[in-house]
Amino acid sequence: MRTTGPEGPDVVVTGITLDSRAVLPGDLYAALPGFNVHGARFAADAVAAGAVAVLTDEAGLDALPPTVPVVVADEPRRVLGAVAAEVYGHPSEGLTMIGITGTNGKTTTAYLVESALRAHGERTGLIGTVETRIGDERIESVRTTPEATDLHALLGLMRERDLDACVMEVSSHALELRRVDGVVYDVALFTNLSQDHLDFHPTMDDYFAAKASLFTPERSRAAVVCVDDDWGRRLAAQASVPTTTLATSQEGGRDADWVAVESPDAPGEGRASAGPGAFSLRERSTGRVLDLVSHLPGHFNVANTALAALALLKIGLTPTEVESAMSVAPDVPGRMEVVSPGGAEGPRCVVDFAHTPDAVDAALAALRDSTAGRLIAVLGAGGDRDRGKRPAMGAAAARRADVVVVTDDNPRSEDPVEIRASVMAGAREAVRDGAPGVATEIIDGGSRSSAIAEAIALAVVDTGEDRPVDTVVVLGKGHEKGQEIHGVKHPFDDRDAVRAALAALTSSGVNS
Ligand SMILES: CC(=O)N[C@H]1[C@@H](OP(=O)(O)OP(=O)(O)OC[C@H]2O[C@@H](n3ccc(=O)[nH]c3=O)[C@H](O)[C@@H]2O)O[C@H](CO)[C@@H](O)[C@@H]1O[C@H](C)C(=O)N[C@@H](C)C(=O)N[C@H](CCC(=O)O)C(=O)O
Ligand SMILES: Nc1ncnc2c1ncn2[C@@H]1O[C@H](COP(=O)(O)OP(=O)(O)OP(=O)(O)O)[C@@H](O)[C@H]1O
Ligand SMILES: N[C@H](CCC[C@H](N)C(=O)O)C(=O)O
Ligand SMILES: [Mg+2]
Repeated sequence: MRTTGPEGPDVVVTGITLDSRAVLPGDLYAALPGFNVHGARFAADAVAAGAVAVLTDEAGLDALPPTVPVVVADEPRRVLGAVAAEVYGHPSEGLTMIGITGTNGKTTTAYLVESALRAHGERTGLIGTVETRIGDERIESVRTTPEATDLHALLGLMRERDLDACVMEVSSHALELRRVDGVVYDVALFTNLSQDHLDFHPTMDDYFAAKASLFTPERSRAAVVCVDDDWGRRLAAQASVPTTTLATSQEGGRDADWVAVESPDAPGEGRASAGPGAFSLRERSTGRVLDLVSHLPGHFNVANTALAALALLKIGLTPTEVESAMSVAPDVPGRMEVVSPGGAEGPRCVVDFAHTPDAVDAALAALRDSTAGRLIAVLGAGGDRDRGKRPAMGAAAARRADVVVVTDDNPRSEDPVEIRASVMAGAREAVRDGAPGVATEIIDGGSRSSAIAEAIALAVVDTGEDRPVDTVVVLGKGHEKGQEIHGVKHPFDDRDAVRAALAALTSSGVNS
């Protein structure tokens, strides 16, 4: 690293950003080499907006205005976290930091930990896919894990407002792009790993390596790893920080430090899927047991809840405090959210954020056993993201649901018809190859609102007063408030679309 630029007195840097459009007077502008463009191209704009210094690499130097001091680094992203932490006074050191990674379950587990910490009387912050919360202030999120510049600024605000702890999701993009540099988590959690993001990580091994980097002394002091899948077992074997393992299945449970066991009087997945359920979390070496409740449906939420409980133990709560703090039901937007409970007036309608093959499987398995009638799934897949997961998501849906209505998710810059075709191809192949019970009806539902309306109409038509109630589950967008089509974000909320479809049917008298 070296500095260059005009001679003169030292400048005082009061903030830092990597986006010229967000520069405030006194900021250092980090002009990063991007995947699309070099940030140095915007350095003049940044300086015009009040940036007092620039951080860049050798390649960026030529495009810089000659008026401000420049710090040159071979790979600016490698130093950005440390610089941002310094600019904002190392705020993470004054907070209990809990970081959560894994393919599915980060958001859910983050809400579970945060809700329990609040119930325990702590002042908390939360950073993740849905929102950033600083105490009671809520800011809608742009991405799951902010860039280091924004992250340290947010943590600075949390310190200023005297919060005790910050619970945050740490995406694989964030680890690969060094967005969480400058933070050492008091405890890092691993939920699971399955296919996603292979547009960004070349292979599953690379994806795993990005996640695994959280479990090193550079990034965390202690870890809790769910070892239900092979990746978790591999991670536990290689993690270089003190690691506690958790299993919720027989297979993983043999050697795990803690095992979550659902109540024997409840019929397995069916019990979990029906709603809140008690389970016990048992430490193998001592036999001590925590009695907990999973407030959210699905066997996978037992794993999320157990992971949250172990995080709380790790940061010093007693078992009794953990049991009490976790007895309060959290509010997790768009994850297995029941929009309409179902009954004589229509189907049960659920909105969930499953957008990977594994999550589609887990969510539908959870709803399967608690559905007396048919399980009707509405799903699509996002554009400009991992293409390989699209047919696999279709196949996962066809294996669990009775009817699959394929629709658009966020097509982004891609052709929605092609994305739907890919999801449908996977679903149809699963039907062709499948065992009895694999969905026989695969429908191209077209646009999202018409697909949701069609699924609900299908269910209502089949649900007479003496017929078992169907479940319609709308997957993939959960809490999202917009749908991105050809680069334009249109207001859209699955929960509103479900309510509108139900209301339209009621007013047209179809279901009376
Ligand atoms: C793959 C990825 O993560 N890319 C991130 C990366 O973009 P990039 O390198 O392509 O940026 P670029 O467009 O080439 O621009 C280069 C630089 O010029 C700057 N710039 C650009 C234009 C301008 O007018 N002024 C300006 O200063 C940009 O801020 C950037 O620093 O740096 C950008 C600046 O911070 C990020 O916005 C961008 O995230 C993109 C938008 C994104 O969609 N990321 C997703 C995939 C993501 O991060 N997802 C994860 C995981 C989600 C999950 O599973 O939960 C997440 O944590 O959200
Ligand atoms: N432990 C789990 N195992 C498998 N599937 C899960 C698990 N937890 C949640 N899911 C499923 O994955 C979906 C996404 O969950 P959640 O939002 O908590 O994960 P995430 O890791 O934050 O995802 P993202 O990276 O997209 O933000 C849920 O809606 C549910 O269908
Ligand atoms: N954080 C995830 C969100 C995906 C949500 C889904 N609705 C989609 O657009 O693919 C991602 O960026 O891959
Ligand atoms: Mg998330």
